[in-house]
Amino acid sequence: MKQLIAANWKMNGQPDWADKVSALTALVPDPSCDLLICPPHPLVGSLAITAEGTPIKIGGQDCSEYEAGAHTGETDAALLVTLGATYVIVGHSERRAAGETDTRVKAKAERAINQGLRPIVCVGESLAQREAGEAVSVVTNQLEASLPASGDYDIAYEPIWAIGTGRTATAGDIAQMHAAIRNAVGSGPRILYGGSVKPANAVEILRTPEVGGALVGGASLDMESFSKIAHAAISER
Ligand SMILES: O=C[C@H](O)COP(=O)(O)O
Repeated sequence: MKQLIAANWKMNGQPDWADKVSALTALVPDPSCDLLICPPHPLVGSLAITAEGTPIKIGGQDCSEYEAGAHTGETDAALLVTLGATYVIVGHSERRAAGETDTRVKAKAERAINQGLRPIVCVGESLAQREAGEAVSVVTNQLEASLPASGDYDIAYEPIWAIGTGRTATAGDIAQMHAAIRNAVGSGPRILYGGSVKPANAVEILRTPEVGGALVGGASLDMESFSKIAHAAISER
């Protein structure tokens, strides 16, 4: 499969950021990877319209585990599909920190698949867990409880201590964890790495064994920078 280079804009963006889709298309007209932008949900529709006819896919940053109904503030996976999304991030550590459990992450991933979205299921350990030598067991336990029972999905390994900190896991740390994840889940899902991925470290990270792509936060807000990460991708893994 191609590597997946995914932008998580988090809570950043304005209506005119749809122009960034055109800018990215101009910078990466013929990507060797799958390219995805996950904007704040109010921008999903306009970005999807701008991305029509381009290789760029649009995704949500979360979805509800429920069907449409009385769930104030939640986003229905079916609505994301209607707006043109094809992927959705679930279980990001910034949502797990707000109390999202593995059980909910699994239910969200299954609802997403049921509605035709490809979920990216996020897992990762804290610094305290890594320093206690628990990183692999924490992540494999999260996988066991969060992954959907069936269907196509991707995984993003994001060590919490590397998110937005400028501190990146070493290639050795990444290789060890991605091998453990592959061993736990078998062949199939791509295993993305996330956590301070930027143009300067993208080549090394994307060539690390079992790395199926990158989930990029800060460096995805600027298309020059994000395009350089896309250019570092490998076409087949
Ligand atoms: O979803 C993206 C990750 O949280 C990584 O964010 P970052 O690239 O700003 O460290």
